[in-house]
Amino acid sequence: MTDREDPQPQGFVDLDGDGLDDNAIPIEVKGLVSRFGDNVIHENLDLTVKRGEVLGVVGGSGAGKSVLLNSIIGLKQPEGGSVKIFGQDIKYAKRRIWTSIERKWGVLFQQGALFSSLTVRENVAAPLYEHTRLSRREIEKLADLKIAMSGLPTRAGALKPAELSGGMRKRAGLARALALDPELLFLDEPTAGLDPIGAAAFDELIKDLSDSLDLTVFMITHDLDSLYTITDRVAVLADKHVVAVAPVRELEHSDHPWIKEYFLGPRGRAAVKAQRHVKA
Ligand SMILES: Nc1ncnc2c1ncn2[C@@H]1O[C@H](COP(=O)(O)OP(=O)(O)OP(=O)(O)O)[C@@H](O)[C@H]1O
Repeated sequence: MTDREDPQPQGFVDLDGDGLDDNAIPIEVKGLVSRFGDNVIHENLDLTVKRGEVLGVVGGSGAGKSVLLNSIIGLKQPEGGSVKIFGQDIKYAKRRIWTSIERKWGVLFQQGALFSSLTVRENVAAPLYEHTRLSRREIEKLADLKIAMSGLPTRAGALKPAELSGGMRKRAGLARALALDPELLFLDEPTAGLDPIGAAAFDELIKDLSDSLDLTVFMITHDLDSLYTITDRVAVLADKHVVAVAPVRELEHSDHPWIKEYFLGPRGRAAVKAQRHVKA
């Protein structure tokens, strides 16, 4: 976040006056290099996320999925390459543009990342206090709306995170991620730790919300059922870069060894079979 800002490209449209191109690609990663000391995590990684799609991101444990997410949302500075969000290279975004970018996305971290001393309503309200000038009454109303949209009962608003089940905590994290009406939603293993019924219900909720709110979704997951149920495309991280991006059914036919193992291993076979059964 330095002084340089990308020049506005031809055809730049900014009806809401936030300094970002309304028609720009939501996420464009080019030639990304990420390292921790000598440990190279990404080398020349390219990835484009299209407007309105649900993109699943898969890869073996330690393949660099969370580091990729952190590089995209500015929590890790890349060692090389570029990350553009809505057309703006985040490395060069001035504070005003960076604030606009932050207002356009919501993040659901793996553990929910809720403030433990605050109630669910206060957690959901926090980004609204930070980024808007709405009155306390309006903010509380909006927070309650997001809590309801996330499928939590109204009474959950008054509870602290420790008083919630794992599934309810995920929903509370989702409510907070939706607080600012984002266009872009980042989900880090949203169904991890949920039982199969809870996971299927959460998948359905994400699908409904992404359709009705026209969200672009970047979702890290290990959950094959989620890939089949809600993604438009899946990006596979292996060998330090994205080795394939395609609809999940096309990936079933890939020759890449990790992808083959993923889909043709016992869990993969079960998920593929279940999907064929659902389709029939
Ligand atoms: N803060 C850090 N300092 C040093 N190394 C790190 C740090 N964060 C991640 N790494 C390393 O980066 C690599 C990729 O980690 P990352 O968490 O992105 O994997 P992942 O694909 O999300 O794995 P999983 O599916 O197990 O969550 C690992 O080797 C990890 O040890």
